[in-house]
Amino acid sequence: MAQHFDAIVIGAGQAGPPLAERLGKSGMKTAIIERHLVGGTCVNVGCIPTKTLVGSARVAHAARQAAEFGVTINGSVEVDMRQVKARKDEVSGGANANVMAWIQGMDNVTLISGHARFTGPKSLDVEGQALTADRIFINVGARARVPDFAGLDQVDYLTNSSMMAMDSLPKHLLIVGGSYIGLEFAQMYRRFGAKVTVIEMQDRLIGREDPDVSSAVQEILEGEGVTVRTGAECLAFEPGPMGVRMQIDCQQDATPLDGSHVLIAVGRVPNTDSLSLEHTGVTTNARGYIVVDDQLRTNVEGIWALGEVNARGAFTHTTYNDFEIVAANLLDQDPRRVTDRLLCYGLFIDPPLGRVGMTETQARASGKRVLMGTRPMTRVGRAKEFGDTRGFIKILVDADSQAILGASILGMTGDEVIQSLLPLMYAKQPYTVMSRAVHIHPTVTELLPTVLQSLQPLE
Ligand SMILES: Cc1cc2nc3c(=O)[nH]c(=O)nc-3n(C[C@H](O)[C@H](O)[C@H](O)COP(=O)(O)OP(=O)(O)OC[C@H]3O[C@@H](n4cnc5c(N)ncnc54)[C@H](O)[C@@H]3O)c2cc1C
Ligand SMILES: NC(=O)c1ccc[n+]([C@@H]2O[C@H](COP(=O)([O-])OP(=O)(O)OC[C@H]3O[C@@H](n4cnc5c(N)ncnc54)[C@H](O)[C@@H]3O)[C@@H](O)[C@H]2O)c1
Repeated sequence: MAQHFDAIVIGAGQAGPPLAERLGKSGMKTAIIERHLVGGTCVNVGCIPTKTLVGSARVAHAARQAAEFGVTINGSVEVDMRQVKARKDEVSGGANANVMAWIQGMDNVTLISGHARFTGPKSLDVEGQALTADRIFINVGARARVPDFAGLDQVDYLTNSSMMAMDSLPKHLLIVGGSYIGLEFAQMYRRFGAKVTVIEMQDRLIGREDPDVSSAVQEILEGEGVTVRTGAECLAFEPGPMGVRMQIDCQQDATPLDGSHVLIAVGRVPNTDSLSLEHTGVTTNARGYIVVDDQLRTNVEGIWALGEVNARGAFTHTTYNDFEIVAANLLDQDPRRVTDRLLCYGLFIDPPLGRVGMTETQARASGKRVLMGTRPMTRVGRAKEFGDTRGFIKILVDADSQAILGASILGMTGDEVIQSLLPLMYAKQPYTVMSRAVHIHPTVTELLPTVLQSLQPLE
C-alpha cells in the first residue's frame, strides 16, 4: 500500500528545503526525498566548500605578498593542506548539519532518504517504498559531465565532488575546462603551491564572457603562474610517470603533458537520467533538462521542476528564486515569473568577476543603440590603496531608454560592487539615478557614477 502525501519534493538542494517548509506550513502533508546529502551541490561539493578553499588560498597569497605591504613574516609561508581541508569540512559540514536540523524541525514535513524514481505521474518508488502525491516538485540538480575522452578510464581523474576529499598538494594539477569551475580551482591550487595547467578547448577562457574579460582573467591567472592552453581540441589520456599523461593537440604539437592529477571541469549533466521520467510524460530537452514554463510547471499537470534541472539558471541564487516563484504562485496568489529575473553571477577568482545582464557582445547583437563606460582598476583609488589594481569596470546602457543593459566588473570586490546596479535595473530606472547619487569614498562603488558620466556610443 503506497503512502500518500499532498506534496512530494525530490531533492534537498537549494529549492527543495524552503519549498517543503512552505508547503508543510500551509498545512500540506509533505515529503522531501534526498538520496545523498541534504543541501545538495552548493552546500557539500559546490559554492560553500569551494569558496572556503578560495578563502584559504587568498590568505596564502596575501601572506606571500606581505613584504610589499611592509609586513614581515619571519620564515617561509607554508600551506598545510590537511588543515585547509579540515577548515573546508567544518564550514561545509556545518552548513549540511544546519540544513538537516532545519528539515527535521519542519511542521508536516517527512524527510525520506533514498533514490526516487517515478512509477507514474503521481507515484514514486524510493528503494522499495511506494509513495503517491497530488503534487510533485523535482529539484534533483546536476552533476559533473565526464566525456568519453580516449583513455580516461585508464587513469584516476577528479571532478568537483572528488576534489573535496583532497588533503594533499598535487605536484601538477591538470584542469580540463577553462570556465567557472576550472578557473576557481586553478587559482586556488596555484596559491596552495601546486603547478597548475588549464586545458581549454575553445580559443579563450570563459567563452560566455566578452573577449576583453577572458583575456584579463587569463592575464590574472598567468600572472600568478597558472599555465593556460587554449584551443585544445584533441584530448587523450594514459598513465604516465607523474600519474597522468595527456595528449592535447593531435595536429600541431604532439608533446604530451605530464601531471600528477587531472580534474575534469567541462560542464554539468542533469540528474534526470535515473528518475524514470518516461513513466510521467514529462518533456525533457535534447540535453536531458526538464522543460518548464515561466512559472516552472512541466507539461504534466501537478509536476514542477526547480533549480539547475530546468536549465533556467545554473546558480544557487537562481534555484532559490525558483522556490520563491513556485511558492508565490501556489500559495500566495502572486504570479511571479522566471522572466522577471535578471541574470547575475560571480566568478570567484581573486579579484572576482561580477556580472549582471548583457555582455558587450550581446549588447552589440541586440540591435539597440548602446552606450558603454569603462575604467581600469588602475584608476580606482581603493584598488591602489589596497594593492590590487587588476581588472576593469564596464557598464552598458541603452541610449534610448537610458536603462542599464549589463555590466562586468572584474576587480577587487567586483562581486559585491556590481550588485548596486541590480535594484536600478529591477526598478527600470535610468542610469542617471545612479550617476547623480553620491557614494561613499574611498570605495570601488564610488567610481560607478564616474563611469556612467563618461558613456560613449559603441562603435
Ligand atoms: C564546484 C562548484 C562551485 C559552484 N559555485 C557556485 C557559486 O559560487 N555560486 C552559485 O550561485 N552557484 C555555484 N555553483 C552552482 C550551484 O551549486 C548549483 O547551481 C546549485 O547547487 C543547484 O541547486 P539545485 O537545488 O538545483 O541542485 P543540487 O544542489 O544539486 O541539489 C539536488 C539534490 O537532489 C538530490 N537528488 C538527485 N537525484 C535524486 C533522486 N532521484 N532522488 C532523490 N534525491 C535526488 C541530490 O543528491 C542533491 O542533493 C557551483 C557548482 C559547483 C559544482
Ligand atoms: N561562481 C559560480 O557561480 C560558479 C562556480 C562554479 C560553477 N558554477 C556553475 O557550474 C556550472 C558548470 O561549470 P563548468 O565550469 O564545469 O562548466 P561550463 O559549462 O561553464 O564550462 C565548461 C568549459 O569546458 C570547456 N570544455 C568543454 N569540453 C571540453 C573539452 N573536451 N576539452 C577542453 N575543454 C572543454 C568549455 O569550452 C567550457 O569553457 C556553470 O554553468 C555554473 O553555473 C558556478
